[in-house]
Amino acid sequence: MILAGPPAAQALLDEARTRAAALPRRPELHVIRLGEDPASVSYVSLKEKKALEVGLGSTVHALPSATSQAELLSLIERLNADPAVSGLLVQLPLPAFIDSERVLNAISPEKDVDGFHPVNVGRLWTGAAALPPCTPAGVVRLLDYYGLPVAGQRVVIVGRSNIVGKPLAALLLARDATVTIAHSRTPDLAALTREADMVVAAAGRPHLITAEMIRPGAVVIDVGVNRVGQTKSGKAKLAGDVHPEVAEIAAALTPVPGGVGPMTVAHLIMNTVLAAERLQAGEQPSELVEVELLA
Ligand SMILES: Nc1nc(=O)c2c([nH]1)NC[C@@H]1CN(c3ccc(C(=O)N[C@@H](CCC(=O)O)C(=O)O)cc3)C=[N+]21
Repeated sequence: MILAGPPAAQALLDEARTRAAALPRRPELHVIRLGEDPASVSYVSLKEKKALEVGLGSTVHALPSATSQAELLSLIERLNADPAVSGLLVQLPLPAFIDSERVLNAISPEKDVDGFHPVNVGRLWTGAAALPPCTPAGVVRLLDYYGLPVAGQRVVIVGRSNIVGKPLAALLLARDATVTIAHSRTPDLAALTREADMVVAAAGRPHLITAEMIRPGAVVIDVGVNRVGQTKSGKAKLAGDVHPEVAEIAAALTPVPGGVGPMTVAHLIMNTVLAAERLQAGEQPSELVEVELLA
């Protein structure tokens, strides 16, 4: 089975649209982008397009790559304080002369729709209401959409990043999976992944996961978006972390592109609605506010 992202992403976007429409004021997403890196430009315009599609407001602050850290921090402070702003993110990567950690820590945790702020990371691991990071939360939504069980599954996540591997482990643990985080220094990775009911590839290495690493009938989720050259029309050519031959042996596999990527963007939109619901809670009957780990 091929786990196509777009229909699952559309279901999430439809839910975001309905919940946004029930709010007193339109949720507003603000994205700060520095410079003109083509990948960043294209991701940010995708985010804006999806926000507008479901009736959210969208503002992109496209700043010159030479913007100083002080200017960036003062813009963040202004947007933190602006009650009209529901969700705020700074597109990564930032230029090397900027301290990314300092910038991410400056975003109000209540508006941190990327879920990268240490307060949201802590909330995620303790099981409190959080804005979860979009890719991991999108993966869980994709599994739910296709009716694939999580509870009781032995899951091996290959990759220990702060934006995918580690937070996905927290979400799957909360859903009663037994989770192992493997990485580039794991000895005999293949022996470990062959034991798994589900393998999540999030290492950022093209075609790292091959067929002999997968137990027949396992579920394989490919989070890799590796840019490997260009198509004839000049578009970036993408390769996942999973070798295409895995489709022959797995029970289910996400394609790249068209798998996890669209779920990431859809969950960013959902997080913007979640943030707006909480920020506008004072203006609404309290039963509208849902304090759950995942929507
Ligand atoms: N502050 C911040 N937040 C992010 O969430 C963030 C970021 N910085 N920096 C870059 C990464 C990467 N990322 C992706 C989003 C969508 C797709 C996506 O939709 N991919 C499509 C293909 C898109 C294409 O063709 O390029 C797909 O897989 O089908 C992929 C990757 C978000 N990121």
